[in-house]
Amino acid sequence: MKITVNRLKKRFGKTLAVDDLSFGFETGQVFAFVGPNGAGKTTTMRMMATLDTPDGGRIFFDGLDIVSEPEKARRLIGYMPDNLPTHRDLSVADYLDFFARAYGLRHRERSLMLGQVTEFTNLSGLLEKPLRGLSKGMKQRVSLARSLVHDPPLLIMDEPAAGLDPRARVELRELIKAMTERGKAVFISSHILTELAEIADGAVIIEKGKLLRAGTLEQIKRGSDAPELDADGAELKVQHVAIRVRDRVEELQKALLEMPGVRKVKLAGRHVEADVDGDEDAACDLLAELLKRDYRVMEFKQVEKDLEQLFMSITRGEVS
Ligand SMILES: Nc1ncnc2c1ncn2[C@@H]1O[C@H](COP(=O)(O)OP(=O)(O)OP(=O)(O)O)[C@@H](O)[C@H]1O
Repeated sequence: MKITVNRLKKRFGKTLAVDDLSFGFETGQVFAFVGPNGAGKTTTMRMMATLDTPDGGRIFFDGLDIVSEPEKARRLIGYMPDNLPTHRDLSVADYLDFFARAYGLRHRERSLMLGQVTEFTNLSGLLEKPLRGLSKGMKQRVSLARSLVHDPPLLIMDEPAAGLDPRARVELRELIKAMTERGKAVFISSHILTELAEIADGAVIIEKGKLLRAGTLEQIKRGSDAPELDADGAELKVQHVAIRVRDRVEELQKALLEMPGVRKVKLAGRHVEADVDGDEDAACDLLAELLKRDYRVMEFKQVEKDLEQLFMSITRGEVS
């Protein structure tokens, strides 16, 4: 299934919360939805989940216009809001059963689905617990289970990692991976971008309701690194490398700065990073030169911009 958002708009009084937003992705993909606070992420997700009506634009799941046919669309959407279940005295089992009934699942089908979903979200041992007795991470899993009971092809998750401890975050990441392996599309908003970079196939980056970038990570990276051209107008190739030496770090930085074709030398943690003009052979030649000069090299690697760095430079307006 293809999810297509086309020129979406939403206004609250004078605030244009979502301003002409267009992007797309499909089942089998995880797309990260990133932007600073108040950028319009929740508003967009609520419209994609048919909980709010757009003031303009359209949203399609394949050929289905979800604004004009919200009932049909709801079968295809699992929505995990940013707040957690609060029905204090309900047990996990009753809570999930309630939603499975609401989706019209009957008897055997319902118990089969609930069994699968609770096993997938690792809740089988918690079914009799009341919701009020659960930790944040457990509630998060209940919320995920709830959004999966009708087996939707699209899962929309609003800041699911917020407030989770590192272990629960790793578990969440595993669950998201498992969902795409089962052929679902996952659209997930977060501020914790570094973690998403590992599992995301693509991203939609917005600010003040407007689209800054959308596409696969490759497309976004390519789009932000406008190629430099040489004197003949040919594209100049550049390798980004990180080097860790056992000693003589300062000396290395100076030496790099003096080498032709080596630029943007900087210390980043324990690594010296630099841009080397040329193709991968140029990076190999640099390593050979360092060894010739008796640097004790512990690590020499190509680095790629990750989503976090990219997001920071795009939202800071460094990349137009
Ligand atoms: N129901 C509402 N009534 C009035 N203004 C609203 C409403 N919902 C959102 N807004 C405004 O719309 C803008 C976008 O808000 P939204 O919650 O979509 O952002 P967000 O990207 O999800 O932010 P956060 O990361 O802080 O959750 C904000 O300026 C917000 O104040």
